[in-house]
Amino acid sequence: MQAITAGLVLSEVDCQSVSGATLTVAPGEVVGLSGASGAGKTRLLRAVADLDAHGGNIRLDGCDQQSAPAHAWRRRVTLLPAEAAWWYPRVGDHFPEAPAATDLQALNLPPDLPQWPVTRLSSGERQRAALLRALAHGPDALLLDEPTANLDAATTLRVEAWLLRRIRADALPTLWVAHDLAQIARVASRHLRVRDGRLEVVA
Ligand SMILES: Nc1ncnc2c1ncn2[C@@H]1O[C@H](COP(=O)(O)OP(=O)(O)OP(=O)(O)O)[C@@H](O)[C@H]1O
Repeated sequence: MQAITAGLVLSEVDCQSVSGATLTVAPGEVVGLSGASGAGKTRLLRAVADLDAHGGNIRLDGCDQQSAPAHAWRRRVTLLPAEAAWWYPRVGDHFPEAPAATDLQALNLPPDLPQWPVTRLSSGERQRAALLRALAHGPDALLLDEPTANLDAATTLRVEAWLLRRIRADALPTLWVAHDLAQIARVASRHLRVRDGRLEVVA
């Protein structure tokens, strides 16, 4: 059998809360990940991003995580945590170049957002700005931890549409954690659940 070389491939990954996680996410595919609070979803994403110690094998487009320097892997495999950190005072200083007006508009963010101090951002604005920032750095795979948790229903749908366009255009294999199962049904081609320390197929 020919080895799969494209996409994000997890083989028997063991981390703090999950054992034997095996999964392939194709380029441009979204796999939804659900599970009870504390089940281990974030821990699994952190292992895939090489932020936590773990066992097993993780590859991206044939490149083995263990053979890549951690900082290089994390630049390619971007984890968007539920609460992203901001380290410069101004929003725009976190972007390699000014965000496109069309992206700001698609995310219902103001055109002068780059000039805003980070402290001015509401939690929902902060979450959308973090998404924009994550994509601005040109990742090769995305790990999204409840990316719309702070958003109202209408904005959630806007963000989902924008994210799906970007994921497909850039062929990003994506793991998308959500508690909202209706969201997983909307955005993901497959749905997996973390339960009792294992990854199980829901749909
Ligand atoms: N640094 C840590 N040291 C020890 N245990 C931890 C650490 N961080 C998280 N845990 C524990 O690991 C388990 C899984 O946590 P995780 O954050 O992955 O859950 P989750 O499924 O993402 O939950 P939620 O839906 O509430 O965000 C929890 O019981 C949590 O308390």
